[in-house]
Amino acid sequence: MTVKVVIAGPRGRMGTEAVQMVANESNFDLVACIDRKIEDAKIRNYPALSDLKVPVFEDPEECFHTVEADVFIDLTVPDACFVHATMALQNKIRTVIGTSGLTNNQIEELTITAKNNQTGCIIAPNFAIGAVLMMLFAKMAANYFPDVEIIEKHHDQKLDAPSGTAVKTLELIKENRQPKTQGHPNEEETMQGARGATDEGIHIHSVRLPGLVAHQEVIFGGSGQTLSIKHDSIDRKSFMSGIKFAVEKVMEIDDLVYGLENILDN
Ligand SMILES: NC(=O)c1ccc[n+]([C@@H]2O[C@H](COP(=O)([O-])OP(=O)(O)OC[C@H]3O[C@@H](n4cnc5c(N)ncnc54)[C@H](O)[C@@H]3O)[C@@H](O)[C@H]2O)c1
Ligand SMILES: O=C(O)C1=N[C@H](C(=O)O)CCC1
Repeated sequence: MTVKVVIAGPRGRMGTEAVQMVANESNFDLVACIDRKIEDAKIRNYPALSDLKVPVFEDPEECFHTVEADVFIDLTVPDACFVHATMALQNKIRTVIGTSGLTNNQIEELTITAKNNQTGCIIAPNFAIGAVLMMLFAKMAANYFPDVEIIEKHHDQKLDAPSGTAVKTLELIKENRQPKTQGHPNEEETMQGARGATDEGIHIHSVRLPGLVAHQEVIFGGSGQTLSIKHDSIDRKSFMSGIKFAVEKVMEIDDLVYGLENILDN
């Protein structure tokens, strides 16, 4: 069976790679793209899109009504993604979300929309298999080490902080970690933000620099020892096998799954 795919954000760093990935897969067929306002002629000036033979829609509703599609992939920005994904699910088009920065409320609403429409949806904070394993190893380590800090590092064009990966890692760690106030009880920041963001006493630090792609280190501390679990994406190609996997998996489910770790084979 050929899976008919729509991609939102085809000119972006991730969208460009995703368009290529879909073009290279014999069982995937790109049938349309969604992009914010831009003339068709201009969009085709983008090298990765010059060979695109598919329509590019500004209006997601028009796209989902006009085009026959099986799977919608969103690689844009959170608010646009929420609108796109809601419309896709309401039109019973299975949805794969790579966009980070959705709020918990938005995720909950999408969960309800997916359920009401019995249409599969996968939200993956990180499509790189190594990053998913890093998160799972961190969850495992949290059984033994309640003291932990997360350092995530991304390119300086990233809009959201902390990263979706860091938020998901925090959630997984909290599932196993015994609540604990970390650090010295009298600890004081003499410069605001020095200790990063905090949730249940766990600190998250976000680094943004040119030259970086996507990196995270989870550091656990115990008596006389530390444990570092680290993952580096040095190329956006690292995300493509995960997107392919999610497109195939979303065809088999009829509700929302948040996190690739929930659908990986053990
Ligand atoms: N899940 C993962 O593994 C993973 C990996 C990398 C990036 N991301 C996330 O994917 C998203 C995109 O990242 P990127 O680096 O490609 O960003 P980018 O800025 O390069 O691309 C975003 C694209 O979205 C488009 N866009 C913005 N507003 C839009 C709208 N209203 N309608 C349609 N299109 C719109 C922009 O034109 C742009 O082309 C981010 O949220 C990022 O955090 C996720
Ligand atoms: O480049 C980005 O932006 C990335 N965002 C994701 C996140 O927020 O966790 C994952 C990797 C790349």
